Formats: sequence, structure tokens, C-alpha cells
Amino acid sequence: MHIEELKLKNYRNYDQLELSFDDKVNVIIGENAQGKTNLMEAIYLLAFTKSHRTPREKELIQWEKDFSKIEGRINKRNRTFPLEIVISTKGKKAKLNRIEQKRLSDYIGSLNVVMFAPEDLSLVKGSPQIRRRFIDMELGQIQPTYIYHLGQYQKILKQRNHLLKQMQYRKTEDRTMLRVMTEQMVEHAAIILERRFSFLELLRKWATPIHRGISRDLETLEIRYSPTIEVLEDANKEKIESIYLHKFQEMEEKEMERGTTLLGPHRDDLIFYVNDKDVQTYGSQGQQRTTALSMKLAEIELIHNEVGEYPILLLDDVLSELDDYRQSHLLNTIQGKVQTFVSTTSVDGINHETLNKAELFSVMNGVVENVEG
Ligand SMILES: Nc1ncnc2c1ncn2[C@@H]1O[C@H](COP(=O)(O)OP(=O)(O)OP(=O)(O)O)[C@@H](O)[C@H]1O
Repeated sequence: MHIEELKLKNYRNYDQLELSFDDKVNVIIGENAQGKTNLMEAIYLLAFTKSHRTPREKELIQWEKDFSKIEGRINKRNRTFPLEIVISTKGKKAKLNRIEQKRLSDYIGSLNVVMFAPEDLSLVKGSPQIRRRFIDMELGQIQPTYIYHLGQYQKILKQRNHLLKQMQYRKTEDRTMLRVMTEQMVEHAAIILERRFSFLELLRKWATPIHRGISRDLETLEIRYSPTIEVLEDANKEKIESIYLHKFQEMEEKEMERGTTLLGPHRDDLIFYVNDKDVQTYGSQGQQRTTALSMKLAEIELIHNEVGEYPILLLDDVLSELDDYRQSHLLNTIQGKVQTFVSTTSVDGINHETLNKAELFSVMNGVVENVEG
């Protein structure tokens, strides 16, 4: 799939923008703070309705304006359709084919995007939250109903934590409400876990050979899921549910004492092993980068396999962070198959034939121009 056109109005430092893109590689060149990431963010937003760098949507509206509009024309399976996001001080609207979609899960998945930014290089080293986010974003775009369950889970979790806090202070003895909430939450938790397990199986299938290829057969990557309960990855939803319920019962006193939920997918993690050693603890920076790159490339292949089309790849200021070998590996893999947006302050360090065939754009202070290659 690819994005044919992008239109922005009052978006960050763009007053008004209308661009047509190449269906292969588009390179956006500009000095710092000119609007490169803003452009990438707009494409990301069209896919997920959310920014990758801020949860505060008001920040996306151009200063002094009261709304912001992002429109894209997407080509998927040789059919084109429009996507539109409008953010105003009153809220956000997402339109697919000009029809407003009230539920996120009805919108997400229409455009598949993989973003690779410098912060993704800390997928291995960073906090568990980064790794959970990786799973959630990826799973969400191939299985939109996952987003629904995640949303429900998070809603009940928040209420449950609130109740546990109250119980912690008031030392109330009536646990009926807590148990009702636990049951409701566990229903979604079990679905989330079951789906994460199957997703992981797919991810391993792609990531393992990719990692082996990048490391020239020297490294074997293993990805393990670390849940808060003892459960086998082939357990079905009912089995996971019963394990959760049992464990929640066991933990009831402790949760009340601590005033927070101690179990569930919101506390799980992914652990990466290279040649049987935990990469987070023992891996070199190079191994951590190879792992992050393998995960991103696996993400691309996985979407291709599940959706039937390659996603759009956003490489925001990340190429210069990769050495020549990893850079070439990445560019060779995507060449000709994946519509790619590369943002960079200079093309100097990027010597690859893919870039020679690319459409070049320059961006300065929110104004984008085509550059003759
Ligand atoms: N809501 C907004 N309204 C107007 N301008 C904004 C808004 N939010 C951010 N900006 C401006 O956008 C610019 C930053 O753009 P962006 O983050 O895309 O930089 P960049 O070109 O990717 O640079 P770098 O290479 O430093 O990451 C800054 O000048 C900032 O002041």
C-alpha cells in the first residue's frame, strides 16, 4: 500500500500543505526544527489517529488556530480511498471514506504504518512500556478488535486501581465490587494475552531469520514473553482466564495493601536473548541495535503476510544512526517493495542506489518543495 497524497491544514508548523509522493522512496531533507518529524508524525497519525510522540492532541494544532486537519489519499490493493483526521479544541474525528468512524477499531488498520525513529533503537534497553507499546501498536493494526479489548482493559484497570486505593486507605472489608471488577478485567486480559502469544509466534517466525541474516549467521535471536502469571503460550482464553482468576484471588490482600493492580498484561514484558544471553543485560550496543532493526524488519514482513500488502515505512532521522552495513541491510530489504519516507538533515551519509531513485523534498520552516535529484 502507499500514500498518494497528503494534505495538511494548521498542523504544527504547516499552515497549508499539499504533497504527492513517490510510491517507493521519498526523502525529506531539512535542517533541525523545520518540520521533518512533523510530516512523519502526520502520516503516523493518519494510520493510528495518535501521534507517536505526544499524547496531548492540542499540541498538534498550529499555535493560535482552533483546529487541525490531516488528509491522505491511500492506495491499497489498487484501490484508492481518503482518510481524514480533524483535531479541534472540542475533540477528534477520524473519517474513512469520508464517513466518521466512532470506534477506533473501525478506523485503525485501513492504513498500515511502521515507524522507525532513534527512540526505537532503545526497544531492547528501554523500559518495558516501550516493548508493550511495540506489541500493542503492531497487533492493533493487524487485528483492530485487539484495540477494543485493550481499551476496555485499561478502562477497568483504572477503575480497579481507584477502588484499590480507596480500600487501602479505608480498610473496607466488602470486596464484592473488587471481585466483580476483577472478573470483568480478566475477560479482556485473557484475550489480550492469548492474542499476544499468537502474535509472538508470528514475530519469532520473521525476526529469527532476519536477525541471523543481519548478524551474518553469528547470532541467534530468541524472544520470550514474560507475563505476571505462570502460563504456557499455547493456553487458550479459558485456561488463561482461570489462571488469572486464581492468581488474583491469591494476591487480593497484597493488592489491597499496595493499593494497585499487581497482575495483568499492563505489567508484562518482552525479553530478547542473543545466543542465549539476555541482550538487555549482556548485549553490546551493536547487538541491541541489530535486535531493534530485526524487530522492525520483522514487523514489516509480518504485516505484509497478515494484510497482504507491505506497510508504509517511516524512517525518521534513523538512517544516520545505523552503520553502513545495517543501513544497507535495511535499504536492500525494503527496496522496491515498501513505500518509505526518510527524513534527514543531509543525504551525505546515505549512499545507496535506493536513494538515487528517490523523490527528494526539501523542508524549510513548514514549506516543502520538490528537489531535482
Ligand atoms: N503546534 C505547533 N504550531 C506551530 N509550530 C509548531 C507546533 N508544534 C511544533 N512546532 C514547530 O515545529 C518545528 C519542529 O518541527 P519538527 O519536530 O518536525 O523538526 P525536524 O525538522 O524534525 O527537526 P529535527 O531534525 O531537529 O528533529 C519547531 O520549529 C516547532 O516550533
